[in-house]
Amino acid sequence: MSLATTFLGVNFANPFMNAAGVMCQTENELTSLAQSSSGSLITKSCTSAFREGNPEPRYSKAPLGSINSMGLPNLGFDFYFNYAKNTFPSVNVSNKPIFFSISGLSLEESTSMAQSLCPLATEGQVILELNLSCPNVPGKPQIGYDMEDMDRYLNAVSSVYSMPFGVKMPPYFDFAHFDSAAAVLNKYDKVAFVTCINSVGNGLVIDIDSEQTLIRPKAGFGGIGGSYVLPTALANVNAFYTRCPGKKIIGCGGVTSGSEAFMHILAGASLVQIGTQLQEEGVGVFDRILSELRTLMEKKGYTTLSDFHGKLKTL
Ligand SMILES: C=Cc1c(C(=O)O)[nH]c(=O)[nH]c1=O
Repeated sequence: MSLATTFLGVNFANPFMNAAGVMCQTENELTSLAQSSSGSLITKSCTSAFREGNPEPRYSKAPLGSINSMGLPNLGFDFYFNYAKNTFPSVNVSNKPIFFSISGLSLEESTSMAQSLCPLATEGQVILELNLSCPNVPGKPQIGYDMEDMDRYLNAVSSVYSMPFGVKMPPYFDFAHFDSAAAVLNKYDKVAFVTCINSVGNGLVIDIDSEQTLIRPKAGFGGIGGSYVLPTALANVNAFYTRCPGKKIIGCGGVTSGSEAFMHILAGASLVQIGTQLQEEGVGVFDRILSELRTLMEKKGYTTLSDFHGKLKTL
């Protein structure tokens, strides 16, 4: 039995990693992930400069998951670049790969960061995940919901970034949108993977006792994660798996146990990101879900991920 996999020509001990934004903002958090049982990790989406983010409380656990309106708080591009280049190699005891997430507030900012990151990628030290789906920066719509904007971003980044990279997508809810988003992604051979999904934007969770919202920013509106989003995450994984045959899919959304991880892989995910459950349980979640997935595979007679990857059956 092996959970090892190869992704973009890189070896992974297992398919699990954190979702960008979860437990990956500071050096301590990143090193805790580096030394966890995850197969890889990803940095908090960054902007060129340090960002404070939205006022607290901006994250809350909810009955079936979580809500967040963090507002893209991060330590700035240079911090994560230096961490990936200098610090990470010294703490990366299991030689796991690291992904680097960027989320500029403009096309120019994202393009500039991608250009600056490129040398680290050509040295094989990072894999870029371009975030086109942050739902929580006031006044900034999710780029992934504007197909022409997304095309412009991918064209600009592809023109300065010489390595394969991936895109963090918002959830879509309509076949016409799956088709149009996939058509844009398929224009770019350098887009080697698609991560589905980011949080389901602008949900509202209410506390019935206090009759209040759970978070402060945006009158309580925030990105929804956790079990609430599993069916939508699986649908987006499978929709882009079938529409982008030349690209890999990373699944994200609603993974709380080995069962949901199995579903994501069956739907077409090559790697699986864990967000809300990691936030709530800590890095021990990787040990638990690895064990649960092994048990499930054993019960079904599978010995490798490729035995069931992408093999979802329809009726
Ligand atoms: C990068 C900002 C994001 C944020 C955030 O920093 O508010 N929250 C999410 O659920 N997804 C994001 O992509």
